[in-house]
Amino acid sequence: MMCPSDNISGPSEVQAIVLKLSESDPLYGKKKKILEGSSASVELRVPLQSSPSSEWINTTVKAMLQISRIIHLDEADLYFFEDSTEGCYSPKNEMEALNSMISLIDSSLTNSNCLHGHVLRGLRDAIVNLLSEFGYRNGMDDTTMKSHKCDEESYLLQWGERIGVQSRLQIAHIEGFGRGATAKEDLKVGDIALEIPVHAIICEETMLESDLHPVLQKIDGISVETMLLLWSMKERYNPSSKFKMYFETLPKEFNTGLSFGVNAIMALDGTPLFEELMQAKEHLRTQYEELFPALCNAHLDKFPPDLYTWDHYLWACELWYSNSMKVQFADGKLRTCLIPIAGFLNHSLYPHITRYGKIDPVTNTLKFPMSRPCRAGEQCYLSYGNFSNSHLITFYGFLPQGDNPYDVISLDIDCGSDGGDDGAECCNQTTHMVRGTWFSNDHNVFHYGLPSPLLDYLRKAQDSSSDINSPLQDKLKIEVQVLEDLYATFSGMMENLGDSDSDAGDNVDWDVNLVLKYKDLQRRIISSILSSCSSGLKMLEDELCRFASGDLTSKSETATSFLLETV
Ligand SMILES: C[S@@+](CC[C@H](N)C(=O)[O-])C[C@H]1O[C@@H](n2cnc3c(N)ncnc32)[C@H](O)[C@@H]1O
Repeated sequence: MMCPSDNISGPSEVQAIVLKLSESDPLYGKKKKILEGSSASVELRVPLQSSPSSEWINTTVKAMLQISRIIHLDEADLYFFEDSTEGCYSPKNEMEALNSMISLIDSSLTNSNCLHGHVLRGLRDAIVNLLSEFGYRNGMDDTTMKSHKCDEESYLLQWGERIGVQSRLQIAHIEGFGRGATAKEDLKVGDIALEIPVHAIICEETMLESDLHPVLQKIDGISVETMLLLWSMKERYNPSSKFKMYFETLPKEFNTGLSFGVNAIMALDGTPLFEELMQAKEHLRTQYEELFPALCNAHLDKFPPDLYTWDHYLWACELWYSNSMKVQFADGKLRTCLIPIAGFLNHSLYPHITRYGKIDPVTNTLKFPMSRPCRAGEQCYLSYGNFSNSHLITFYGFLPQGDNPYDVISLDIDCGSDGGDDGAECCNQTTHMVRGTWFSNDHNVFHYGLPSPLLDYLRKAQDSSSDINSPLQDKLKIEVQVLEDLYATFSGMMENLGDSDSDAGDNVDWDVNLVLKYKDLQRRIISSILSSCSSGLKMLEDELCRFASGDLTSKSETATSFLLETV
């Protein structure tokens, strides 16, 4: 929670700004511990000076950012907490931390009695600079990207504008992305790139007007999402649909993992994506067979069999998976929606738009504000969420540019029984995971670039009686066992992946090409874990040799014993 401070002197005069970790945050305990560990506290109060120096502005922003980052850590950030680079935990966390600081300052600036407007504006400018640098430093902006305007999509934009859509974006074909949205003009932090009135959004209410609804609502246990999916299968071909323009601009084929052919599926054997895809397809097939041909037989006029084939069903599934957004409406209800025009926004690990998804009750519109600047002509990106590569392939059909910090490999570890009984956080954790160890800066003994919750869990599983007072030599031996086990697990995974086929090049189909790239990325992650385990084992071996040769006692001041004090 972040809030302008209570009034101190005037009736509503802002004299300080306060950043505070909310006690209602479900991760309060863990975050408080981190803040206290870094000599910060759960509350930062910044008294506003009348004539601040630029040094004060910079130091203040730095201090605010430090607590704001911790306030906005999510479960995944906390799991990989040691991996921060220059204090930054993840792109999402950094953008949220900086943007919430701007919101806090903006709400103070709107205070009519604000005597320190110039100070707040100085702080705001410094934060905006950090946001700009963050985007450009990560090199995700692409003025040079080949793009050209597309007519059909421009008509959709014109249709949107006629019904109240306001857009500072235009639609273009962009190499490697299909269509995408580019900025018409320079867009600043806080600018609204796109504003869509509620009546231009496809949601549950749109379907209520359809003649399918009376039949659909009588189907036992059917979800609103399935009803919408079945509605869109027919509406796509309805010549008098209110959303005709929208349906006409949709791809004829989506090319997500759900449409992978046999060769791609075969090439996936032995990967986590194989399991994910098989389960997803099986689930959809079962769902389809529960509905068809029964619905067509019972209501031939409303469900024509040529529109309700398996292929059309799969197309609609891919449409909803890859293009829908969850939106919170003014009544507080979360609805799954298709949003014309906004559906052209592609995903990035360093998005421009992160804070969307809530209808503004005053304007009754859905706004897409900029969380970082975008120059005219550049592609403007959204964040679809913190997804692994296998999820992005299955439901969206692409791999993101850049290193995906959310591309984790989940580990099937039974956390139920022998994790110890001391209530340690590692043992409360129900899922464990790893990601590329290049994300970590700490490859020393007891860390190895691997996540601490996983290591702690494995240590306990090796020897639940080990504690902080165990002799160092015993601890090192447990470390060896942990790393050897991890090495064996990941060697097996590497073997399952087989040798790289990246030489296959451009001569393969789109789906096989995607699979080959995915497998190379998996190999890269696993190889980094194997290297980290190997170098960890080498360090441990050296330390244990020194013990054996009498160079080291459990009391000696070595790097390892120092590290031990700090873990
Ligand atoms: C919501 S649509 C975005 C518009 C889409 N590019 C189009 O031409 O209709 C989502 C789809 O865009 C593509 N896409 C989104 N982000 C991408 C990215 N970073 N790289 C490549 N393709 C992307 C994928 O095909 C995905 O299923």
